[in-house]
Amino acid sequence: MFAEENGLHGDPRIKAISDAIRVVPHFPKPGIMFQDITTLLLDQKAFKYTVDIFVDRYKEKKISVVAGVEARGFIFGPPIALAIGAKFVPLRKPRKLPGEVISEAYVLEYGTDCLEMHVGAVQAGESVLIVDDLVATGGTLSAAIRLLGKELEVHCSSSSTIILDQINNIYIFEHVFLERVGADVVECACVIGLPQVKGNWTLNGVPLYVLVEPRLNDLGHFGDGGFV
Ligand SMILES: O=P(O)(O)OC[C@H]1O[C@H](OP(=O)(O)OP(=O)(O)O)[C@H](O)[C@@H]1O
Ligand SMILES: Nc1ncnc2[nH]cnc12
Repeated sequence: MFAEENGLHGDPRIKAISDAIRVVPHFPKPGIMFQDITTLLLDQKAFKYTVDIFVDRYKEKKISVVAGVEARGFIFGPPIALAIGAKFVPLRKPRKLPGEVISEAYVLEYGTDCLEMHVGAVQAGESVLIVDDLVATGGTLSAAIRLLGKELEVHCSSSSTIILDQINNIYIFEHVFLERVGADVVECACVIGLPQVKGNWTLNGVPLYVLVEPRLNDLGHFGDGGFV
């Protein structure tokens, strides 16, 4: 949900945050109204308000992991993690992490991308908050949730789990993680969210908390192409 609809209605910090985000039309391609948070980072008050709102929301929730999505989740995630007493775990684009990784692919407007995290960085059962700057289609956050969350079990009996792979091989396991961490993903937190995410405030069953809507251009709309 939007912060304004959840206890922060009329809070001047929300307007300050929104005002500090710069809109760059037609970046990185024609029709995209790019929401540039680098100007928010230049505004010490607005940056602090952003972190403070998230910290107030999550400090009593017993969250032990803040997972930040590359690249801009690396900016907002660490100060939140430090303030709420959680560890910070980077979810990186492919081939950036030096250790053993687990991966999750996701679909972009054109082609696919992938998020990776180090094996062992998060344990099954830990409570995780996922942080990014912006949610557009939700594809990136959904991949992060799949990576960290609990596995999808195809069929369970009392003592085992049966998995069918894509070519119908059958595997029977006592415990299955399917390269999923098995953590409890408590919420996804984003600074900016599309208006159309209103009314659909969960991704893969995980609640989504957003501070501000995207800023409009001078003509009062999001541009022809909207968002990437
Ligand atoms: O909701 P979605 O449609 O998945 O889009 C949101 C994602 O897009 C942006 O990252 P981008 O993919 O541009 O990567 P970058 O931050 O590494 O440039 C943004 O920071 C989110 O991570
Ligand atoms: N319009 C936008 N501005 C900034 N980052 C984005 N990621 C996806 N769409 C975006």
